[in-house]
Amino acid sequence: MEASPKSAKRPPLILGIAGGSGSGKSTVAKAVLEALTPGQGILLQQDHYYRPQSHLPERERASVNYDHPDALELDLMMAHVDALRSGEPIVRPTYDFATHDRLKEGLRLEPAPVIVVEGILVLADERLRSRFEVKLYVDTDSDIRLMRRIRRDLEHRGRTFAQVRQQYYESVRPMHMAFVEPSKRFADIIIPEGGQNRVALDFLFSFVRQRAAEGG
Ligand SMILES: Nc1ncnc2c1ncn2[C@@H]1O[C@H](COP(=O)(O)OP(=O)(O)O)[C@@H](O)[C@H]1O
Ligand SMILES: Nc1ccn([C@@H]2O[C@H](COP(=O)(O)O)[C@@H](O)[C@H]2O)c(=O)n1
Repeated sequence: MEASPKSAKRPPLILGIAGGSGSGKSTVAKAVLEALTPGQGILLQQDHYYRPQSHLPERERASVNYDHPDALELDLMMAHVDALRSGEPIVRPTYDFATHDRLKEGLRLEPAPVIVVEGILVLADERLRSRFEVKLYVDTDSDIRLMRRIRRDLEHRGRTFAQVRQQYYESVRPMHMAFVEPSKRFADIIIPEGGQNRVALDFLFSFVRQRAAEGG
C-alpha cells in the first residue's frame, strides 16, 4: 500500500554553516546538534576534508595555503553529503592539524534526519552549497576572530605565535577576503556573534527540532 503523504518521511534536512575562521561556526553547529536528541543529527566538518600533506616534508606543510578551496577534497565531501542524504553511512576522514595530515583511522557516521555541514568555504563552492536546504553564515568581526584563532592555534593546534602571524597575513586574511566573506551573500540567514546569539539560536533550534521530528 502506498504511504499517505502525512506519514511519508522527508529527506534529511541539510544545513550548511559558513563563516570566517574563529567566527563560532563549530559552536553554532554543536549547539544545533545538542538541541536534538542523540541520533537525530550529525556533524560533517569541512576541516576533516583537508587534503593529506604526507608527500611534503613537515616544515613545508606549514606553508601550504589552507584557506584556498584547492586545499580541500571537496569532491569527497560532496559524495559523503550525497551518501548520507540517501541514507547510507560514510567513513569520514579524520584530520590532524598538528601534522597537517590525515590520521589512519576515519570515523563511521550514520545517516540522520538532520545533517549539519560546517566550514569556512562551504558556501563558496556552488556545487556544495546547492546541496544545502538552509544556508547560514556566522558573522563575527575580524579582530575577535583573530584573537580566538591565536589562542586556539597556540593551545590546540601546536603552532607558535610567529607561525600564526605569518599564516594570517599570507593566506588566512587574503583568502577570507577572496572566498569566505563574498560567500555571505549566498546565506539565507546571517548570525551575528554566533554562539552568543540566543534569539537566532532559539529560532534555529525550533526549526531543526521540528524537521527532526518529521524525519528530515
Ligand atoms: N560567542 C562567543 N563568545 C565567546 N567565545 C566564543 C563564542 N563563539 C565561539 N567562541 C570561542 O571561540 C573559539 C572559536 O570558536 P569556533 O566555534 O571553534 O569557531 P570556528 O568553528 O568558526 O573556527 C572557541 O574557543 C570558542 O569557544
Ligand atoms: N593544516 C591546516 C589546515 C587548516 N588550517 C586552518 O584552519 C582554518 C579553518 O578551520 P576553522 O576551524 O578555523 O574554521 C583555516 O583558516 C586554515 O587556515 C590550518 O591552520 N592548518
